[in-house]
Amino acid sequence: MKNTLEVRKVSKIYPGRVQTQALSDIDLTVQQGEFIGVMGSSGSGKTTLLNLIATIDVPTAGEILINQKNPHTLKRNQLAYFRRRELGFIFQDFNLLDTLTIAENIVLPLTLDKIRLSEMENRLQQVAEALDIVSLLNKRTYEVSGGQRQRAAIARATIHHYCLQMNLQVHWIQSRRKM
Ligand SMILES: Nc1ncnc2c1ncn2[C@@H]1O[C@H](COP(=O)(O)OP(=O)(O)OP(=O)(O)O)[C@@H](O)[C@H]1O
Repeated sequence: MKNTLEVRKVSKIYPGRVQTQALSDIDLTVQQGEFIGVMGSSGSGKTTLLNLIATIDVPTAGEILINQKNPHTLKRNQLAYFRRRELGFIFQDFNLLDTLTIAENIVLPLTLDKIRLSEMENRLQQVAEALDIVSLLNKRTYEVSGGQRQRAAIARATIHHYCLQMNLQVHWIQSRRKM
């Protein structure tokens, strides 16, 4: 299906002196426009699943398809491009760059893709208005509040595919950990 995230029979085992099976046979499909939350007890594998979807880590078994492409099969430079164009990631501590303004942080993914300046300004305006951070655009990240930094991180993560219509759906992830 077009514009979907498909997680197919994904397992993750962390190697080590004692192996940890963090995920076992996970299936998940997310359609375009769906908004989902992943919930589960501590240690059930939420971060592991998100790291695999975000291509920060690779599954031990199974496959992940984002818009019908398996990012884990891409070469390094293709993967860098894919991450910028297809994924938006909001880190727990936001990972905004202190040396840049809020505006420069938000348009960073577009700058790397050499998007036209007028188009960049247009998208920046749209996303900043939607997140109510227009008045903060020329400030540095350390001059704004935690919630405002969070909204700037959301703006940066969504600027490639800004979309107002989202449905809310909650998927549960069961703890299936085997030590
Ligand atoms: N790098 C790692 N090496 C080995 N084991 C790991 C590693 N990262 C996570 N684990 C283990 O994998 C399991 C799943 O961890 P994960 O961080 O995905 O859980 P979580 O659901 O995000 O937990 P929490 O809600 O507490 O943040 C846990 O048993 C954890 O100890």
